[in-house]
Amino acid sequence: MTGVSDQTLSGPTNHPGAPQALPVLSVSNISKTFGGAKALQNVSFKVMPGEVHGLLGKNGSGKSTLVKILAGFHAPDDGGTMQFNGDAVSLPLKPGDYRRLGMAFVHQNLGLIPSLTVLENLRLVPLTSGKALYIDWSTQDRAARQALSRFSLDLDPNERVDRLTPVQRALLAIVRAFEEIEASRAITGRPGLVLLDEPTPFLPAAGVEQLFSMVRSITQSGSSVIFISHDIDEVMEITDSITVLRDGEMAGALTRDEASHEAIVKMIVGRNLFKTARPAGGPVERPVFARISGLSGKMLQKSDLHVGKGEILGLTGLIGSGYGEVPYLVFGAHPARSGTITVDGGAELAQTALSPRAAIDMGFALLPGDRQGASGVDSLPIVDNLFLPDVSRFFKGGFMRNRAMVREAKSLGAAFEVRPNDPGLKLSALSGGNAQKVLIARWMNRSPLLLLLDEPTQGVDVGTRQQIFAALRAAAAKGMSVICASSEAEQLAEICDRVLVFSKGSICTELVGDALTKEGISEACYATAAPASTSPLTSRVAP
Ligand SMILES: Nc1ncnc2c1ncn2[C@@H]1O[C@H](COP(=O)(O)OP(=O)(O)OP(=O)(O)O)[C@@H](O)[C@H]1O
Repeated sequence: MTGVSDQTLSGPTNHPGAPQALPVLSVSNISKTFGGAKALQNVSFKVMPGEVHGLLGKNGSGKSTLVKILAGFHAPDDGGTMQFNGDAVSLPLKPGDYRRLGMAFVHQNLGLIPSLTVLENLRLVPLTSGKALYIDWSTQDRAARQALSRFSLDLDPNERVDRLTPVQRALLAIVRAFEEIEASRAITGRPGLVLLDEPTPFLPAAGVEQLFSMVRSITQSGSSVIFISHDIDEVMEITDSITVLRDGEMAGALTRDEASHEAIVKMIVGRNLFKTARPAGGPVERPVFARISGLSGKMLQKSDLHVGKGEILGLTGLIGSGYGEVPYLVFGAHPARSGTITVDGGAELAQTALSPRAAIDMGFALLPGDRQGASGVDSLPIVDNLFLPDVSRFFKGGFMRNRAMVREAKSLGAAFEVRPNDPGLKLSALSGGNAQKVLIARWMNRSPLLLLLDEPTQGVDVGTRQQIFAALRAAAAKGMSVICASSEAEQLAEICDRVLVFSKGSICTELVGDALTKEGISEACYATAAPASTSPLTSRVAP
């Protein structure tokens, strides 16, 4: 065992003449088999003190499996070794061992208890593991306030977590993880490690900045962070070094200096990735498919918008600007306060009376952003998840044609590159990104007339994104209209014919043609143009 005195805590790299730093975490030859399938094969990497280490890879490449091994949730196959701050750790880890070592996790589902308060969630470990006969709430309250203010997080400790915004929840989960490793560091005097498993997909740009400043403050104290993300720009901004997995094996490692966008993508995908460019030039005039007037919801003020036949319309803005409500209001999944919709020149219908059933009958489909809560059923097989909305078409002569269902599921899985492509597997056995592919395939397969999307490629890797974009474009070319709400400017710039930018509940800018760039969209989101009250569109930016 090596003591803390050997360690350099000032930064991620060793300087000439400085004592050789010990890795905080070092794993060698970690493998994991599920049934007959190898999810991980001889994975080895090190995380140095004060380092942000990116763990990247396509959907299903084994990142979460590795995280779950480090959390003691999965036992690895025999043969792997692990050291933490130079000490050999015997595998498998027992549940809770990670805490003793000085590790903390923020999983994709955040692991907060919604019915408890900010304080109770933040102080959960000390509250449940302490030996005191009673809880001194004023001490706990002080500790919670200190933790929140350390990270400049303006939250009321007594607020229930289910009343927080998704951003506040994510930041709270991260503060809790940082507090846990700090508590352990106070005892051991050695650096800790926080593992962030895709914490950013639902964070707006300002939330990501806040998260990154939290990450920097933890690495400045000498502890380390493993950062898992599919966002290459974020990875390049925050990480000091990167390990890339491909199909469960080591695809390679990069230092910050070596990590260009192209080098990372090539290592993840295994080849150069060519984006299919949006047709250049000005806006294309299309017949209107759906005209929506005076639509309002919780945050959305009365707004008018339309989508053309075969058009991909993007909606974006800062968090709370109201754009994210639109797909749900149009589909009737959230109650509209006002509004009408006219489809294909037909009769005007009240949005306030539209139910999801009626919307489906009109040829609408909605892919919600909350993959775990509202989109798929984790406990059902992939085949059932694929055909839930239209299972009746497999019912013939009093029998369910299971074989036909599985056959179609298999070919859909192949088309959307679902891995593993086994329709009998439960949705929960798929990696996050592969589960999202199943849900996109479900709706695309029904050839809807209007596809409503909320953050469609959340958690989806760079290679698969291109496939989804190509599938959306192909369907749009055949006449499907798409409304896509997303906080990802790059994604919108790549697929949309037109983007509406929302501010304070109203549409403030419309971007078309060559003005539709990642930078143009981001700028428009941050522009403080005051929205007009009756005529919502205040500017149209075209080439
Ligand atoms: N409990 C399980 N049972 C069977 N197979 C599993 C289980 N958990 C994961 N797998 C499989 O292991 C492989 C790796 O999955 P993992 O979730 O680690 O991928 P990932 O890199 O985290 O992907 P994503 O970016 O989509 O989250 C996948 O093929 C997945 O289907």
